[in-house]
Amino acid sequence: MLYPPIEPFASGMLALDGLHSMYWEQCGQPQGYPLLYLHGGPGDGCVPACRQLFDPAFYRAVLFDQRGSGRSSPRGELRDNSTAHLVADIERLREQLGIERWLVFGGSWGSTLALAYAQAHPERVSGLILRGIFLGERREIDWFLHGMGQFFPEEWQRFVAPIPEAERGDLLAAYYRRLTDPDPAVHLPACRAWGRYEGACVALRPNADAAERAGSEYVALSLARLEAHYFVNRVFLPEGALLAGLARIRHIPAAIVQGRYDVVCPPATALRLAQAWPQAHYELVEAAGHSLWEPGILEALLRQLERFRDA
Ligand SMILES: CNCC(=O)c1nnc(C(C)(C)C)o1
Repeated sequence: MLYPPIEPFASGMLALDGLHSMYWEQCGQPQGYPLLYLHGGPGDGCVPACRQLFDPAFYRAVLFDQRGSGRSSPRGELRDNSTAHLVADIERLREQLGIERWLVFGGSWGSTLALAYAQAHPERVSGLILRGIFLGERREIDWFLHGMGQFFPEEWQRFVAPIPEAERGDLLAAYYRRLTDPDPAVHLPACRAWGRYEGACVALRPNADAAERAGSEYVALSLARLEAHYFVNRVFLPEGALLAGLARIRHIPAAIVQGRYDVVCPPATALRLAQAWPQAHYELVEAAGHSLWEPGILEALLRQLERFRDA
């Protein structure tokens, strides 16, 4: 069960550099157990419901919108936006809030960023709860552009429809040109088509709201532009870097929660991570897709949060 809706006890905007400012908030116990929530995408941003994952009597939950996402500004901004920037932003926020170490909770792209952050600053991470694993490797990006459409062919047809046949040999490049076009009449329809495609694929049970939200102008502007930007740049990591870096975090208590029917981030990736990291708890949720809000996924994540709370 989710905890009741809750308002932050503190929030603010943190100026990161001359261009980006980041929205952050804290919920629960000011002296509680520090926890960091990392949203997906990249570019998704946090929603208030994310706050309800964390026991407000125990956790000091810190949530923030990654640069270019959600309430951070400027939304959809690709300049000075890379994995290294986001890792540095997390450290900046940790220092600003006076937190020594924290439990890091991330799904999908949030799992990618959680692994990158933990491998860069293992001494700052007291635990990891990861969901819907995305390692940012070439095969996963190819899957996003072509594999997902095998399960949602009608959505994939809608996704490719705006792209002329002659450009369909490289869908990522074709979309990237349109997503980064300065004319809103060009980039906004491309953003919405990309967001809707992804949103339509996140749930095992039909979830029109997810497609609607991800395809909305507000979310899609940052989600589509940032995802395409990170995909074109191979998430700014060498191929295989996060698996190669496991030696730095093997000792950190960790849980991996994965949906069997996750069409966005298929379980093959989660299994590669789990087999390379046998110390981590691995839980495959049979009747679930990608979204953290799927019943089986949510239940498993809440159980892992209780496990860390009661440890
Ligand atoms: C590779 N990006 C996958 C990701 O982080 C993600 N999956 N679903 C989402 C939305 C909920 C924003 C559609 O984000």
